[in-house]
Formats: sequence, C-alpha cells, structure tokens
Amino acid sequence: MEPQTQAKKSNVVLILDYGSQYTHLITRRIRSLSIFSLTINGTSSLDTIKELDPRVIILSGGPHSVHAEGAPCFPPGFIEYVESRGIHVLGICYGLQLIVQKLGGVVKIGEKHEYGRMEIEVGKNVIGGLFGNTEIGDKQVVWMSHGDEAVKLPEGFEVVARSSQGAVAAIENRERRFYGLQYHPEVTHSTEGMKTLRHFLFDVCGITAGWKMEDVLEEEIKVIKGMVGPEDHVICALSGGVDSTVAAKLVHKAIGDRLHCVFVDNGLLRYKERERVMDLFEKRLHLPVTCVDATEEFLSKLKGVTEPEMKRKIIGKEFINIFDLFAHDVEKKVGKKPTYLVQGTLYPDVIESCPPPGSGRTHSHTIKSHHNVGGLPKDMKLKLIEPLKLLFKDEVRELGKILDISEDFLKRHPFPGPGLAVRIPGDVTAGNSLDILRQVDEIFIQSIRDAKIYDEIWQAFAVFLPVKTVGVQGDQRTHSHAVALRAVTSQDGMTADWYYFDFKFLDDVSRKICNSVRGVNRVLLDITSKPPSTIEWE
Ligand SMILES: Nc1ncnc2c1ncn2[C@@H]1O[C@H](COP(=O)(O)OP(=O)(O)OP(=O)(O)O)[C@@H](O)[C@H]1O
Ligand SMILES: O=c1[nH]c(=O)c2[nH+]cn([C@@H]3O[C@H](COP(=O)(O)O)[C@@H](O)[C@H]3O)c2[nH]1
Ligand SMILES: NC(=O)CC[C@H](N)C(=O)O
Ligand SMILES: [Mg+2]
Repeated sequence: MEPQTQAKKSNVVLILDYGSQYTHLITRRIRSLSIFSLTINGTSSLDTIKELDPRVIILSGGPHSVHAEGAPCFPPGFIEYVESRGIHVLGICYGLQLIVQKLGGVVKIGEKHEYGRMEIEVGKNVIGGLFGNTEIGDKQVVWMSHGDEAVKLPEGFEVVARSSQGAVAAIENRERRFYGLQYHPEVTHSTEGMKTLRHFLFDVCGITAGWKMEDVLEEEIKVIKGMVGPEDHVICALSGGVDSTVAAKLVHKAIGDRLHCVFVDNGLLRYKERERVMDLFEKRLHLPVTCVDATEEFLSKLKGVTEPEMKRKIIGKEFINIFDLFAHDVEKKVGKKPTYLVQGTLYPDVIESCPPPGSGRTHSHTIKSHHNVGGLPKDMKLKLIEPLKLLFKDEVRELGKILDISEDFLKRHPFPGPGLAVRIPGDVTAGNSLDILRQVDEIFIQSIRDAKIYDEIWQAFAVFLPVKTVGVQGDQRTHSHAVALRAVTSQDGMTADWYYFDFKFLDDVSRKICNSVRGVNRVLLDITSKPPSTIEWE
C-alpha cells in the first residue's frame, strides 16, 4: 500500500495484521484516541514498515499457530530494527505468541483452550508496565480466543497477568520495549481493555494525541494540489452516495472547477433520485455536476438478461463507456484530456482487497462482481486520486461534516451502483417491475423515516419478486406481484443482521404498500443475516 503523508507524521501506530477478525477494531479504537493508526499485512517487507516510520507497532491476533509450518511472521531484521529505533511493540494473542517464539521462548498447544469471557488477575503493577496505572483494575474480565499458550518466556520477560485458569495473560520486557496481551483489549467485552490501550500508548510509549479530521482534510488538500498540475483537469463519478460526494467535495476544495463530476442516470435509480441528487449537488453542495441520461443504453443492454453476474457485468461495462465518453467531452470543452479520476475508495476496501495470507478472509467481491470505477479501460490512462483511502466510513462522515455537507445527507444509507437491477431478480425490463419497485421502496423508506428509525438501520430497501400470487382486493380476485422488504444492521457491510422491526410498523407498511401500489398484493420480510445471505438479492 502506498503510504500517504498522514502516515509520515510522527506518532504513527502501525498494526501488522495476521488475520484476526478484530484487526479493524484495533485500528478504530486507536484512532478514537486521536492517534493515527493504520494496518498493513503482517508479512510486509521491512522497507514498507520503515517507510511508515511508526512509533509503536502492534502485532495482531490470527488463526494460525506460530509453531506450525508456514505461520505468518514479521520480516527478517524486524527485531533489530525496532530495537535500534526504540519502537515499542505490543503483541495481541497470536502477536504475543510470535514475540515469545521469535525471542527464544516456547509456545505450545495449551491443555485447556480459552474462548470467550475470562477473568484475569494482574500480578504486577509497575510504573512503565502494561498495567502501571491506578485506574486499571487488578481483576479484569477479558475476551480470550486462543488454543495455544506461551509455556516458556524468553529471557528478560515476566508474566504480569494470569487467567483464572493459570495461563499467561500478559507479559512484558520493559527494557527491550516488548509487551504482550494474550486476550483482546480491543473488544468491548474486555472491561479494562480500552484503559489499558490508552495507558500503553500515552504513558508507556509517550505518544501524543493530535490526529484530527481537520488535519486530514488540510493535508489531503495539500497532497492533491501537489499532485495535480495547475493546468490539469480531473473527473469524478458522483453517485449521490456519501463516499463519492465527500471525495468530490474535498477535491473541489483543492482544485476548484477543474474538477468535472458526472452523475449517471442508468434507469436503475430510486424514486425521484435523479432530481433529488442533482438538486442537492447544485443547490446545497455547490458542486459542478453533469447529469448523463443513459437510461436507454443501460436498459436496452439489460433486456432479457436474467443471470445476476451477467447483469452486473453489463452494468459495470456500460458505466465505463459513459465515463469514457464523459472524459472525451471534458477534453473537447477544456482543450485538455483529464489526467486524474477521483474515487471514493475507503480503508476497509483497501484492507479487504489485500488480506493476509491464509487469513481465510474473503471479500464479497469474490461472491459478486461489485460495480467499481476501478475497472476503467487502460487507454483512458487516468491516474487515481483516492483521498479517503485511509478512512473508515464514520471518519468519512466526520470529514463530510467539516466540508459542510449536511448531516442528514451524510447518514444516507449506501446505495449500490447497479441500483434496482440487483433488487429485481430476473429481467429488470420485464413488465413495469422498475416502476412498482420504486413506489414500494419509497413507501418503505419514508415509513422508516417517519418512525425515526432510519439512523438505526444500516441499509433498507424493497425487492421486487418476479412471482405472482393470488389475492383478494376490493372483493376482486387479483393475480399480482409479491415484494420483499429488507433492512439490516451492520458495521461495514461485510456481515449484517436483519433489523428487528416492531410488528405494528410492519403491519402499517404492508397495508400502505398493498393499498397504494397497483400490481402488488403480498409483502414479505427478509429475515436472513449475512452470511448466509448477502445484503442485496443479486
Ligand atoms: N449513478 C452513478 N453515477 C456516477 N457514478 C456512480 C453512480 N453509481 C455509482 N457510481 C460510482 O461508483 C462508486 C461506488 O459506489 P458506492 O455505492 O460504493 O459508493 P458511493 O455511492 O460513493 O457511497 P455509498 O456507499 O454511500 O453509496 C461511486 O463512488 C461512484 O464513483
Ligand atoms: O457500489 C456498489 N456496487 C455494487 O456492485 C454493489 N453490490 C453491492 N453493493 C453494496 O455493498 C454492500 C454489501 O452488499 P452485498 O452483501 O449484497 O454484497 C451493500 O451495502 C450493497 O448495497 C454494491 N455497491
Ligand atoms: N486469536 C488468536 O490470535 C489465536 C492465536 C492462535 N491461533 C491460538 O489459537 O492460540
Ligand atoms: Mg452508492
């Protein structure tokens, strides 16, 4: 991963990822302390680590066993490097086991495995140690998830906490600046976890807080100004979603009207979405946007296509065609070919696209081909500007606030590029399915807003089912469509649970839909989590 200037500032906490399901959480917890933290693959080269110039390095947990062949490890020369630079190293779970093994101790399969809630007792409370702060309780409830155990510590290390089963829970070698926690301080179930991390980073490592979104903004603007020449033009595909809007607003601040945004109406948008989005961009966000009506292009190519992946590929390709044409239009207008393309890529996208070896972590990209502007044709020769590449969604929302984007916009649920096409199984152009779905979706979302639960839900939408069932409406037999409602809670869309509506709400919505949308006589609720389902239906 290309280090950005933010990371070059001193006080960087670098996390080496060995595949723990909690690695993101460590990063987020540390950032919540206003400390800049970033994660890279645990087997990255020493040069990559040196380039980032970290003050502290955290080795994450992971599914492997350090004593098994091929277990991932930090690069050769790592120990010498951290010791020569006085860098503090904290190993968490697998990370602790790595430290123990690589410095001459022994890690074996434990007699008893420890999974879940566990009590530990802090034995030694010295100044400069992991627990050397009176605010941290001696008896703690922590979250464990391990089967291996450190049975012999390297020379100079001592045990500073043990589990109620007697296993090693925390170790340190203050002189050499190596520390280890066998449990996960980053999960909320570990009652003193956050206090321990805070104490470790501020008191033990001497880091100073000061990483603020205002600084990120200022720096990104500086970087973009430095990258884009004074005569260069830049294009940005704007979806009306949070990520591309924040990215566009930021780049616009840096280069003004040399930024050319395009919003594509692909005929797969929601009810009045085009009008709403354009109105928002022009009147409230003051962003120069060109709206391209490509309804005909998209829908004609989708006609008769029922296979989900095929639909996605057609849509992805058509987007690219439109962006390509737009770049040519800009060239005609300003007399210069645009050199850069702005994308709203977020940090989880970056981490997920380069998972550590053997982590078993998969990305939904392998399940469906998400539409992505990254697949632009090579001959466009556009270079990328990805100002949000190191941020999580909640941080992007914070940045959006600083950029004067209204909060209700920033809380918008995500909406996928392929739009309603992935919410109509089968041929999207058959009958008036798009029209029916728009009406149902609008009623559902409006009801959610009226019930003031929009912000509790990560994403909500309706699905049109290409199935007709028999109903009775106004004493008449109907043979109409069924629709499904889907609402989920999630952190990042990688996993999700269905949202528990109350029955009264569901009853009202179902009635409203059947009473006002012609062609629908049955409403279903999707009660599957992800996995086993995905959020979208296709
Ligand atoms: N209708 C559209 N017109 C132009 N670009 C689009 C359109 N739909 C999607 N895109 C492009 O595809 C990218 C990926 O879409 P994605 O939905 O992941 O992000 P977003 O729309 O910016 O934010 P959010 O996740 O909040 O919806 C967008 O950032 C944008 O560049
Ligand atoms: O821009 C996008 N282009 C796509 O092709 C795409 N497919 C799914 N999504 C969104 O990603 C999240 C996870 O969706 P799934 O569980 O259906 O994979 C959910 O938020 C989906 O809405 C997409 N976003
Ligand atoms: N959560 C972890 O890091 C586990 C480490 C190692 N795989 C164990 O079972 O002990
Ligand atoms: Mg979107």
